[in-house]
Amino acid sequence: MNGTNGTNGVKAAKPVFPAEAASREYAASLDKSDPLRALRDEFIIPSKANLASKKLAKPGLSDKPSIYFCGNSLGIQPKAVAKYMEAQLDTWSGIGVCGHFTDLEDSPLSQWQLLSEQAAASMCKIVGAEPAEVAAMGTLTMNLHLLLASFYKPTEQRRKILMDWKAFPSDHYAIESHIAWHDLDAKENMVLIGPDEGTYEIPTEKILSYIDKHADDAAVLLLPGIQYYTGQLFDIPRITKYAQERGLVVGWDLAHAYGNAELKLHDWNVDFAAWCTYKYGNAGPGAMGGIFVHDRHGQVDYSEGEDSPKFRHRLTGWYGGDRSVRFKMDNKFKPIPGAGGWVLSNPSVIDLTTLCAALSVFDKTSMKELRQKSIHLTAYLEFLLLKDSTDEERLFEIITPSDPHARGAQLSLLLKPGLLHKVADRLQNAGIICDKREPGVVRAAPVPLYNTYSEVYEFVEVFKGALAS
Ligand SMILES: Cc1ncc(COP(=O)(O)O)c(C=O)c1O
Ligand SMILES: Nc1ccccc1C(=O)C[C@H](N)C(=O)O
Repeated sequence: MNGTNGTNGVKAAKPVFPAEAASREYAASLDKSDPLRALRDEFIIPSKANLASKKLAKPGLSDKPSIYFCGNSLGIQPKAVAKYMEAQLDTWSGIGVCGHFTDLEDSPLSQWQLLSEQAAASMCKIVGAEPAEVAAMGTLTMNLHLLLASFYKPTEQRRKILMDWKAFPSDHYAIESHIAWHDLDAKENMVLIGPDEGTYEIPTEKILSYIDKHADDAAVLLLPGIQYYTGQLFDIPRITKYAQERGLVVGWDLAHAYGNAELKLHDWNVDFAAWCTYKYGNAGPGAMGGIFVHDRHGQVDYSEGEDSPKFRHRLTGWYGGDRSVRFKMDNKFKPIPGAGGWVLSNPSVIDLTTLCAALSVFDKTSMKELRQKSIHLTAYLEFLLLKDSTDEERLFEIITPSDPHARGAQLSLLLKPGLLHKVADRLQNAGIICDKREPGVVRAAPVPLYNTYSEVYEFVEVFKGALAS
């Protein structure tokens, strides 16, 4: 089940902190007893000096690290990236084209032909899928288009796409243009599901009521696992099941959920999903994305003969073709069974290298452990933000759900009008990196892989100081 401790389906209780938790010493004690604290050393934390210098430089050992709470936009660089890149550059310079089919004994990377499988083998653990249900490929928006090409098949009766009211613009454009691609009216066929007036959280019941309302005319439900602006984590299994029972195909954009929330895409029977890997996944700006296609959609049926495979329609390219026949050059497409059958091109090995490096850090832990820390870390942030003041007194509102099972790492702080720039400047001057969204939202995302309780404490001190000044 979504939002559970992942073992027996029971939701863990929301962490509660004693009054004395609001001190630097207490934060430091939480860091000391954090079982995942060693993982921070897997990353290069941008330093305050580098941020100020505007020159190319590596953070020095004595530099003061910044407080990086922006992993919901771009994750920081794992140290493994340099090592993996060096190995890849040496492979390319050392053996050229032979890198396609040669496994080098001392490289952490497989031959290029198998590198996307290496990435998928780690990525599938993050999203809760079978290895074959996941493919490393392309980028998020591109992948959404490719998946919609397979899964959005409007008919006379069912042609609408249900989506969220404040979808990330790229998702909005993708859906809008996809509907238009079928010569359908986009406005008429995009059904936007939003929160009630004056609120930010979309109740699951409300989503279900939209599904009921459009049970006869909707083809697809495509929602974000975590909404980028409010940070709301949706009840993926419940919504998926409910919509599928009413005949909809269900896809999820997991940009903000990948590497952040615990996911079980296979067990939840999700039809398809796509994500980027540069946020909580730390694979680098614009890094290669990932797709999930449920096992039941990725099968290839050879019952009518080897030369007449039957498979779900998709837009095809040669790297979606099975490796056993890929180089036969006979123009008879036989898809790789599973998500790999949606791949188009020879993938960028450099992109796959940073992705595999980033995944090597995830391989040292598990989403269950990360999520356990994340729930606690974000609850600590919330506790410090809210203590000592009432809703009326505060100059900000947390618009992210307070239920830890309905959010990931991020808290979105909506400031009273006119405060955003002052607060953003103060945070920046203090070497705190987090994201601002007009008209007045600061998004702070303490990431369990590399952020600390002490950083959360420091952030709240500066944030409250900025509001008080
Ligand atoms: C929900 C969501 N969709 C789409 C995108 C854009 O993805 P890309 O530029 O990788 O296609 C982002 C982030 O940039 C996002 O958060
Ligand atoms: N790709 C980017 C390029 C530049 C600036 C931000 C992004 C983001 O990814 C934003 C992210 N989707 C977000 O929710 O903040």
